[in-house]
Amino acid sequence: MALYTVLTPEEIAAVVRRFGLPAPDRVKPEPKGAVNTNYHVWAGGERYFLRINEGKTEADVRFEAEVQRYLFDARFPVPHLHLADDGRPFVPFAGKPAMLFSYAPGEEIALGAAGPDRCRRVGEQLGRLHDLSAGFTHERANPYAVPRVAGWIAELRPEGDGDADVKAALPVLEDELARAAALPGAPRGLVHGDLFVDNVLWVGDRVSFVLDWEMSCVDPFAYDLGVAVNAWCYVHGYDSARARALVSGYRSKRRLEPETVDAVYAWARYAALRFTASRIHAFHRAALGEDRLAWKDWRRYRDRLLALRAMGEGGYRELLGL
Ligand SMILES: Nc1ncnc2c1ncn2[C@@H]1O[C@H](COP(=O)(O)OP(=O)(O)O)[C@@H](O)[C@H]1O
Ligand SMILES: N[C@@H](CCOP(=O)(O)O)C(=O)O
Repeated sequence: MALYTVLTPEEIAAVVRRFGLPAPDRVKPEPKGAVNTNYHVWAGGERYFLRINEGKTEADVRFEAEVQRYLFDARFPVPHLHLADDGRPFVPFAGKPAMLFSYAPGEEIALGAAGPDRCRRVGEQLGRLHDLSAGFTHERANPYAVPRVAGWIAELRPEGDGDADVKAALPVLEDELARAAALPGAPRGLVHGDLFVDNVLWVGDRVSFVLDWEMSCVDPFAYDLGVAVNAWCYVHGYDSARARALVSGYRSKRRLEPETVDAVYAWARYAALRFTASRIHAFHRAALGEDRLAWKDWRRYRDRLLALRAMGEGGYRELLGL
């Protein structure tokens, strides 16, 4: 589990008091997630989700709060973000911004259960998000753009940080990094940036919530599409029925511009590189032991990268039916 900051019950009570809540009846750490420290909190007859943001600036948190507010007002399925007693969307705790969300009911599904029908629903949400982006006025560059990924890869040279699998993958990572220096420009707007299976909750076959907007930023829509196809449409290999359903769901909510179609293969490769590198980084560099940080297998993203390289742009367009 990711539990970077351990809070006592008294500390949690002090934080939630600033959000106008009484002392919690119950608190439970959330074992999933790799980036932040998260707690489920029951207080005043309601359930909440408390996130202690790790490694974030106030600007990062304020941007995410604007995204949450804009989408909530647009009735996009995001959990409600609560404001503190001073009107800020966070309360500082030990120098880290703590945010309080309403609990989002719904069930996470396994990747294996995310067949074409679910992928279509995910594509609909992504298309709707990108459509709504036209009215969103805040700016944030992608914090996971090429320079950050380049820094992570540099840490692995020349020996893969002592990991033989990483060492063997380094030439491919370096090659992809060099390609990423020339990513194509394409229509941009608000993107989620992390539309993985564990960030979507379901009630029956309907999406109940889209979670975890901390990686949201303004970047090409092609990047978000690439992230989503990588996440939802690869099981033992890429699955064309899933990918086509996702694209068709997207198109039912928003026109897919030709410039995005032209750019999506390159951005999907970048997305696969970025998550391969961030997973290696998280595992190799985290100060936490395995008991407090879930192992997300970076090799599953290396495999996507290799598959994308092997299929080429023509194969990717065929996969997506574009
Ligand atoms: N508002 C919420 N209500 C209920 N569960 C949530 C909420 N936000 C996140 N979660 C749960 O917590 C898990 C970890 O959250 P996540 O945001 O992915 O962690 P991290 O901040 O480390 O990336 C999610 O997979 C989801 O199951
Ligand atoms: N979704 C990414 C990285 C972040 O994971 P999260 O569970 O903390 O949102 C991955 O799976 O690598």
